[in-house]
Amino acid sequence: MKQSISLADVLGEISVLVRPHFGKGKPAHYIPQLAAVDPRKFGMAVVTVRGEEYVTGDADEPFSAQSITKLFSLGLALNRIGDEVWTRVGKEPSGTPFNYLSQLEHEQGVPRNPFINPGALAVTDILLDVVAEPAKLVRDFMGMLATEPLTIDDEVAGGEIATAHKNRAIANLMREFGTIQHDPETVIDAYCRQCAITLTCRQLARAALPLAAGGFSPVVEETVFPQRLARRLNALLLTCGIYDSVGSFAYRVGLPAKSGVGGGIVAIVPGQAAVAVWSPELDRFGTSVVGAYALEHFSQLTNCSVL
Ligand SMILES: NC(=O)CC[C@H](N)C(=O)O
Repeated sequence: MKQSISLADVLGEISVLVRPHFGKGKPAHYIPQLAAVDPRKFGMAVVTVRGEEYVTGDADEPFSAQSITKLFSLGLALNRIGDEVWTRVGKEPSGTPFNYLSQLEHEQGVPRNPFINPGALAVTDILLDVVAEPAKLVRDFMGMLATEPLTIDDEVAGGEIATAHKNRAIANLMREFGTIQHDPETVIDAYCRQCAITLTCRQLARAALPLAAGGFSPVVEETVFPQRLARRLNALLLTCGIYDSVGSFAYRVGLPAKSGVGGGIVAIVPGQAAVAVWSPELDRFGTSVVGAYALEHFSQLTNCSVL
């Protein structure tokens, strides 16, 4: 990052610059517990490959990771079974919302990529071959990387399990096509529990740091992904991490990133840092409005885009 001001000053400036953007989005309403979160929250954390941490706002307040966990479940599945993952899931941007159904039927039950819900459900199905409770595997992996134990919010999980009608349709369709092999209800349960992992911006930035450091976690001093896999995960983030607004996000921010409907976004500055933001108001694509502005300002102020 070639910023002429310090990262602490960059974060201070961003926390002022994002203020006019509150009120432009709406918190996720379809998971009852997420609708109840204070919409004006804003936190941001930067963890560099040298292990320095910079935070602002509500960076130490836990939020629901939701789809951001898909990055870590995919990493675990690729670590366990390697390229066999790609016999079940594609690597192309979908151009459709994360829970879109008809594309999946049209394409014979093969999800476009691992970050839309069908792809993540297929990854969960893969992990169910390995462990009885994939959500705990993902939670413990993320917690190990964050160097702090993480929790699964049972109320958030229960709220989503009770209302996951569309995801159930997706899972049943994939069971019919043979993309998933476990009982769809078991897969939905595991997936919703995984999405309900709770963490802070600081913990998320630490957890994602190996993607900025060639698969090595400078925080836990351990290699968690082969270098080539870290590069490939970044490629998938850049092309598929923000669903059907991934192109405009790349245009604005220019960094590989993953969003979640809890209002979190994690972005990777390869070779330099991981950046996590959280603010609950979402745009119509399910990405945090204020979070995206914060990252746009970050890449401009630090001149750190990969593009
Ligand atoms: N984009 C998201 O964060 C979606 C995750 C959410 N649990 C869902 O399946 O709808």
